[in-house]
Amino acid sequence: MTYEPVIETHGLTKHYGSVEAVRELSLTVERRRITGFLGRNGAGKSTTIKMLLGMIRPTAGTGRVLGYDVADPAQSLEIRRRIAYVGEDKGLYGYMTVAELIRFTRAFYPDWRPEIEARLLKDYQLPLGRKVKAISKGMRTKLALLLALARRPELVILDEPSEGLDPVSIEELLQALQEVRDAGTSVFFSSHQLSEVERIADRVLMIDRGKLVMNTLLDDLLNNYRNITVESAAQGPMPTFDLAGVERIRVRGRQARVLASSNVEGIVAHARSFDAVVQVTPVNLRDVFLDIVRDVP
Ligand SMILES: Nc1ncnc2c1ncn2[C@@H]1O[C@H](COP(=O)(O)OP(=O)(O)OP(=O)(O)O)[C@@H](O)[C@H]1O
Repeated sequence: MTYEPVIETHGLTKHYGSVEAVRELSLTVERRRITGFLGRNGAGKSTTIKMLLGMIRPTAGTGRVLGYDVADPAQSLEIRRRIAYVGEDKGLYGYMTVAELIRFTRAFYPDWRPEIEARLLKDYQLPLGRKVKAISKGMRTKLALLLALARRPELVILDEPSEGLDPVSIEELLQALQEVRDAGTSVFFSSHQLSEVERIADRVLMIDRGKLVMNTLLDDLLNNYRNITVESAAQGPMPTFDLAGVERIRVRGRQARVLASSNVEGIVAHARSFDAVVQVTPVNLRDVFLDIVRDVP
């Protein structure tokens, strides 16, 4: 199976006046995988997605989605035609009923998957006869998801898709995303919910204050990342950790906490050569996220 990228950016940057919303973002999103785009409120997730869709122009850098240039108006039109997008503004035709809107949308897409439509209609219990403008926010999100997933897009981009959904609906959403991935759709979704990213993502991209701070396969993170706590000997110097595999160090007094992505044995051996007491513990996505984005020394 090939994993050539469906999204590729190099140095993608967006300034709003003096606000650096996205800073030199270079990333790839692989085909047929679920990529979670994680970051705190205001980290730059929506701005990145809007640039990928050609809704706003980058200040600098380049981006390609399905091979099309995001900064070229004609090509970005092709991006929007070929991918499915579920964003903050659901952009639905409010004057139609739910059933009319599904029928209307279905007509545009020869690859429409009636089985997904039927499944999600049943799961989401959408009120077919109600006008779209009269249904709840959560229902509108579900309807937008149904319309996006049933048309079998090559790539679906979702900006915080679980926003406004109840826990049961979130569960159904996560299952639906896994199903479309298994059927060949590439999924790129932003979220600040660690648990949902941890549940379904193959790869995790983490953005903080506009910068990409982590890009790893989730399995790789769980299997290879470790927290290494180093308690330096009372008389001895605190070791320095200019070593391969060190992602982050926090030093407090005589204790250092090292987040390592690889080379754990090398880092431990280095710390022990300073007579330090060393403890190695596994990490989960929450630990890493908090470690990377929290403003503590
Ligand atoms: N149109 C705009 N004009 C000025 N500043 C903006 C604009 N849009 C976003 N920003 C700023 O850019 C930064 C990134 O915002 P963005 O909406 O991309 O973050 P986000 O990660 O999607 O956040 P959230 O999870 O809260 O939706 C924030 O500081 C935000 O205030």
